[in-house]
Amino acid sequence: MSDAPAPVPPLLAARGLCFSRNDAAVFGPLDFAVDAGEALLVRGDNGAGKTTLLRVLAGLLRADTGEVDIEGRRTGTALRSRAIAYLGHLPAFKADLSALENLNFLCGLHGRRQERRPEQALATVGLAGYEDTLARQLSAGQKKRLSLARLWLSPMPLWLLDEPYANLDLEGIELVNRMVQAHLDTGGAALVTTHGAYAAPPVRTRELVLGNPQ
Ligand SMILES: Nc1ncnc2c1ncn2[C@@H]1O[C@H](COP(=O)(O)OP(=O)(O)OP(=O)(O)O)[C@@H](O)[C@H]1O
Repeated sequence: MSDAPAPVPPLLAARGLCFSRNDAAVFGPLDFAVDAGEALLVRGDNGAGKTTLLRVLAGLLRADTGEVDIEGRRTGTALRSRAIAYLGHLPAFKADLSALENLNFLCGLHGRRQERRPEQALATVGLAGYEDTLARQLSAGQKKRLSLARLWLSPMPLWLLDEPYANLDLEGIELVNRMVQAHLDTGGAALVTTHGAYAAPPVRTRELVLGNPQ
């Protein structure tokens, strides 16, 4: 009998993943894996399928075929939506709740890292002083920062970030990069979509390029 430790499975592994709309392929078949401590940069032109892929992985859309394992376990869409932190294009906040109320509400729904508190999260993303500001009164960049505060609080090891740099100023772009780096350093993983036009994450251990399926 061997004493070798069992190999650690990737945090996320996808095999043969295909998605189509109205019988037209959007992407696939795709095979890729992301280990703890790695970022996967998902690149592609407008309409290439980056958002669709992240929504499939987050369990918001159902793939036509293929399998997704998280930490070596096969996961269906319902389980995935509870194992992944997803930062989408549009902020998912309640317009008439304050920034702090929104974070408290979302932490109540999805949990949070025990050692991190919503007030701290707002300060981390540069929103100290905006605790009582209604979400609808925040600018687009401030809303993105509030989404980042939610991400910073999330206990999930796997982050799916759809165009995380959109609407952010240079300091905000650096904030995203610092957050991703810190997340990877503590054993997390991240998939990040970008057109590649103006920003890329600090660590780019793997890259997946989507294009027009043949
Ligand atoms: N709700 C929808 N209904 C029908 N088709 C859609 C829908 N959402 C996206 N599509 C189509 O699916 C394809 C992939 O779109 P997707 O949003 O995933 O691309 P993307 O790579 O994220 O693009 P972008 O860089 O512009 O954000 C596109 O051809 C788009 O027109």
